[in-house]
Amino acid sequence: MVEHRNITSASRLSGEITVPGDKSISHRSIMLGSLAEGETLVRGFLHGEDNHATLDAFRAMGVRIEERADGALLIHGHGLHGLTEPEDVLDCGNSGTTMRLMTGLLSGQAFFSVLTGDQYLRRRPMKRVTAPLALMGARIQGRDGGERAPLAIQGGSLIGTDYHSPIASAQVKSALLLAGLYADGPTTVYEPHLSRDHSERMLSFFGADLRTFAGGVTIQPQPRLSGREVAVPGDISSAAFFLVAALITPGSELLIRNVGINPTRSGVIDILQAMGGRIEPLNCREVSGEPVADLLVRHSDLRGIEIGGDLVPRAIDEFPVVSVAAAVAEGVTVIRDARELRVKETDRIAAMVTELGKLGADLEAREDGMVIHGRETLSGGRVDSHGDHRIAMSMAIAGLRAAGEVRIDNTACTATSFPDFWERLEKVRHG
Ligand SMILES: O=C(O)C1=C[C@@H](OP(=O)(O)O)[C@@H](O)[C@H](O)C1
Ligand SMILES: C=C(OP(=O)(O)O)C(=O)O
Repeated sequence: MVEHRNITSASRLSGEITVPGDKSISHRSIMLGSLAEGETLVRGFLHGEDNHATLDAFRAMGVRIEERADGALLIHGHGLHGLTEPEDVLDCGNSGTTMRLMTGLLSGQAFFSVLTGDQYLRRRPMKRVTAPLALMGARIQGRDGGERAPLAIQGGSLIGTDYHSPIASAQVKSALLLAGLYADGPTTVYEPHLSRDHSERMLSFFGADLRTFAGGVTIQPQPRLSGREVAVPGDISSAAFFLVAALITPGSELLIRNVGINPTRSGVIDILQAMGGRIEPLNCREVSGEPVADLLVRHSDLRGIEIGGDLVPRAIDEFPVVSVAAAVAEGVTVIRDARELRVKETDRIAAMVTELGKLGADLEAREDGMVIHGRETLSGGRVDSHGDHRIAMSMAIAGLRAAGEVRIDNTACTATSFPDFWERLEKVRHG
């Protein structure tokens, strides 16, 4: 496994590129495909480590999932009540989505299961799901009173509930919706800002009785879900690295094909356009209930802006690379309302302030965000990913604008969401 990478500045990026399938949609396709009746074919599935953790968990619960030569998955659904008790602990690896969504799903199964994860995931907060699930009658135990994994779940009957989530989190919302499939009455989740709605879209696509309204979503208990064909679009969170790379590298023009532009995910486009970025969505279409486009991006003179409010959940995973754009933009960028960044794979506010600071960027941490003073160029240096895929890839993009070589340590983590990131970057960069 490659543990470090060296990046030198690029003279420009050009050509066409695709990015791997959407991680969030890939997770959900395995979950719903396994719970559906009949077959589900998943095209464009992301073969990253996080999604493989979900895949392995469902195989361990008896679901037959075939991988075709083209990477597509054929899932032989077991129905809502067809999973079997896993003999061993289910390892969610680095994936918060796997652990939190599965905690909801397993709460409704008539068996016992244990979820664990890697050193980073075992540090992340879980009460945000275990507490509301307990209100539904779930029996879950974990370290620190249910706050940290491993989590032990004795599944059983659940009560429908109305839950007002204090945070805009698709993982919290989705955990409750999946539990709600098994409840004795409707389950409603309210959230302060709309988080990504892939669960709502895919549950409806598989035939669930679900109603969304301003501020929330209600799901009814289900007799059955039906297998479907799912085409997973390219992940906008992966495309974001190439958007910023082209925007900050003079002379660049890049076409990124087949990117999911679901409005609950496209905050990064809005942010970068507000900074003066020239990004044009072309050929907009809908695939398997999700909006998709090709993104044409050209080098632009970026300027600092203020970012907060409901834009934050719409770009939550893109702040590390947005901070790179801000570090070389003209003027000041202020990111607020983004406290959630502190409880991702690592504390992404602290990590970006430390690592970009090593390259001479001028940024300071705030409790709920960052203040970034842009400057013309960055310097070379040695930086670390903190074991976080998005930090590793963001620092690679920063390296494209550095005056000297940037060595990034601890880069194997990019396999979490973007296994061939380095090869795809090489393909479109020049100089
Ligand atoms: O539901 C999902 O697929 C995800 C939701 C987000 O997390 P939160 O729900 O914690 O905001 C996001 O950061 C994560 O990468 C994927
Ligand atoms: C936060 C992320 O994922 P997860 O919560 O699933 O680990 C991410 O991919 O940036």
